[in-house]
Amino acid sequence: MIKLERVSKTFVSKNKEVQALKEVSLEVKKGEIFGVIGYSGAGKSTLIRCVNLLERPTSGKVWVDGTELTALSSAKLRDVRKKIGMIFQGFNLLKTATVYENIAIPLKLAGLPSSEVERRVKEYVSVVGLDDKLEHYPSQLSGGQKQRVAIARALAHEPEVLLSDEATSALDPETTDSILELLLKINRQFNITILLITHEMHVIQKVCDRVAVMENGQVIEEGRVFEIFTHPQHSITKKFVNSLFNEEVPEAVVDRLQATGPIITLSFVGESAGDPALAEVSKRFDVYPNILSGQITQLKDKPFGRLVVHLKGDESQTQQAIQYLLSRGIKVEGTVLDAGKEVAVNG
Ligand SMILES: Nc1ncnc2c1ncn2[C@@H]1O[C@H](COP(=O)(O)OP(=O)(O)OP(=O)(O)O)[C@@H](O)[C@H]1O
Repeated sequence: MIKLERVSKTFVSKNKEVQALKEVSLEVKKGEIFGVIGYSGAGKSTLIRCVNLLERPTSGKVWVDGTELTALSSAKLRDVRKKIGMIFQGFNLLKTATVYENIAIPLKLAGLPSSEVERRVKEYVSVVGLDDKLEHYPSQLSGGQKQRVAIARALAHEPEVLLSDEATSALDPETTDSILELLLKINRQFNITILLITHEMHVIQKVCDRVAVMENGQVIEEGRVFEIFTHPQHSITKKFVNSLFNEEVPEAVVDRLQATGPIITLSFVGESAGDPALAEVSKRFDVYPNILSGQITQLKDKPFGRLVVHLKGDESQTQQAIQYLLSRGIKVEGTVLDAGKEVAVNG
């Protein structure tokens, strides 16, 4: 549905060159919610703006719905862009226009007859749950409601693709969740492909099927969300995943426990995978697992859990227990044995 092939973008300002994108290739499938995450300056905005050619790549090709946008004339590009809706962090609403007008004006400009304009405004304002706000002005709406208007405005063009440029970054956590729920609903109801950029792992966790991690103008890691959560490879990806978990164990406790066995972190997908495996460990080996911290969080379609566990037992028994956990498909990391000796166990 969306395909970027070796897309590069170089900005030149004050005789200085900035390579914002370096040969980025990506494919987003029809009906998928695909997230791009990265820290500030990684190139996310440039990337998403290259998809509808708000920013023209310096080199490389961009396809949307089978059409190569980078090969089109301006007139044809205008046509294809109708298939691509976009929402922004700052909502970009007309302040002096009502909710109705904000959605209707671009439809009128696109040449739709007024009966169709009215039908679409009413339909999509209802999809975003703002039927009672048609005559309100943006200043009379909350941030979340403004973003709902922007979403209705984008949907009213009945696009194939929705691009979301940090759409929830200006919102509080609760409102963020309600907007993410709305994106999920839209994706399911209309089978719209969504490409979003964000710097928050929570957004990826809640709605995305696949994710690409960007750093320095490049995609450094890419995969299905649960794969990335359970097996992050790059240090930045690990940092993003860790940002969702608060599992610090006080140093004094670590010091005391390490004398009697390793402290390990288990990652697993599926609600029940962690606890039963630990129960098995205590049955099969001369090892006593003690959970120091634990959290189960919901990925888009499956639960994902992390447990920090102390395995009390001698080295041979705890190593066998770790091998057993690995064999059950659980990722085991960060073991520290007595005397602070690091043991690599990569699941
Ligand atoms: N119009 C421009 N002119 C010059 N440099 C630019 C321009 N737009 C972006 N850049 C530079 O390109 C790099 C990538 O910027 P970009 O905005 O794409 O990153 P980002 O990941 O979206 O960051 P943020 O989350 O802070 O917006 C940065 O170094 C930025 O300064």
